[in-house]
Amino acid sequence: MKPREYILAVNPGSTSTKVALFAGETNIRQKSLNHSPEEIKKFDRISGQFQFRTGMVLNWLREEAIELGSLSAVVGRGGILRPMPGGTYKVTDIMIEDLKSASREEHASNLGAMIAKAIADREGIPSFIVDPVAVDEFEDLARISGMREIPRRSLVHALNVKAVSRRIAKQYNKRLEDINLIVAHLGGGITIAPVRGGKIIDANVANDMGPFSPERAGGVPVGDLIRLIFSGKYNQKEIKKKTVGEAGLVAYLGTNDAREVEDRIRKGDEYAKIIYESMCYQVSKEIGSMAAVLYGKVDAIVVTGGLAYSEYFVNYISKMVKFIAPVEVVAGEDEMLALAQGAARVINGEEIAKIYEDEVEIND
Ligand SMILES: Nc1ncnc2c1ncn2[C@@H]1O[C@H](COP(=O)(O)OP(=O)(O)O)[C@@H](O)[C@H]1O
Ligand SMILES: CCCC(=O)OP(=O)(O)O
Repeated sequence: MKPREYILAVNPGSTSTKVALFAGETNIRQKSLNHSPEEIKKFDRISGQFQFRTGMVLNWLREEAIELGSLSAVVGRGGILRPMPGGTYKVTDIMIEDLKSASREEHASNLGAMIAKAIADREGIPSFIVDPVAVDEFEDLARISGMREIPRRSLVHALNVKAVSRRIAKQYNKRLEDINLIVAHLGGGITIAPVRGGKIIDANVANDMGPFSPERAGGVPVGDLIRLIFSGKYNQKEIKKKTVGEAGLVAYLGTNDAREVEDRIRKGDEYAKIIYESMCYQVSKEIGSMAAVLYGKVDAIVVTGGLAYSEYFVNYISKMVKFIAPVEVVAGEDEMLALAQGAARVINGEEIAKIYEDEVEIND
């Protein structure tokens, strides 16, 4: 019998499902399986895309002549589950039930565990998720919103925030437990997180608060939002889109592509310049507030995500926040590697996989 030597990582996003095959920490093959808006539009709910996306992952394995029998585990990006500590989790039936009902929120990453389990179960191998967006390590003070009915809850780009934190700790020759970082994940959505000793102790929550982003509104004046909601002009779905998806750069400039915006600025578009630099300004302001959360004891500010490829964006932010701490750039994200590493830590016995139902409040 051939050895089971590969870990399959699956990362579902709103417009693509990224798949990668790892042997240890070596990425042997990776592909972004793109989903057109027409294909996605057919499904009322994200969980309805499960068969479609699983089929595409299995097709990719077939095309690449990767036998299911060569897999030792399948790991998926975890979704909007109940608030939970970070780490690697075994995919369980209760977890899948929660994801199917999307009781907290619909999100493409909700499919990660479902796809991982479906493929792993065919072979009787384990399936995992690692540092899902539901990771909630907030300190008590960070949980108060000012409205009694609405506590602040963490929803973060935990997988990448934790992965780059580990990477920078190593680069600084420090243990993760001994380093204070502010990680700015600058993607389609933006998370600014103070990370103390490896824990995400606060964050803006990309869909709700903080800076606007390429496609999200971030924090908006709440009174005006209430007036808009009750203006009778929009239904709930339309209002949601105005805050997530069709907001931020998309709302002002009709594109979520920062490269296109920078091109317009180079050609003299002053309006594009104000909007883009306002996004830099808001990101910097949020980094400043997270420096206060860490009492100013910040070893490094780490900028990561797609926008971290942009010299324009990174230089603007650096000028505003470098008085706090050195700015380190990890352009793009380490999510696929972080998934494989999370699964490997369990397979190699360095970490014990957490069980979802043991870590969360099932009755809330
Ligand atoms: N080389 C680049 N220069 C400037 N912006 C970039 C570059 N590459 C990607 N981006 C921008 O990064 C954003 C997407 O970031 P990404 O982390 O890929 O988002 P997500 O994973 O949330 O879809 C987009 O606004 C995109 O235009
Ligand atoms: C909901 C917080 C995490 C998040 O925004 O992820 P995406 O940017 O992948 O939608």
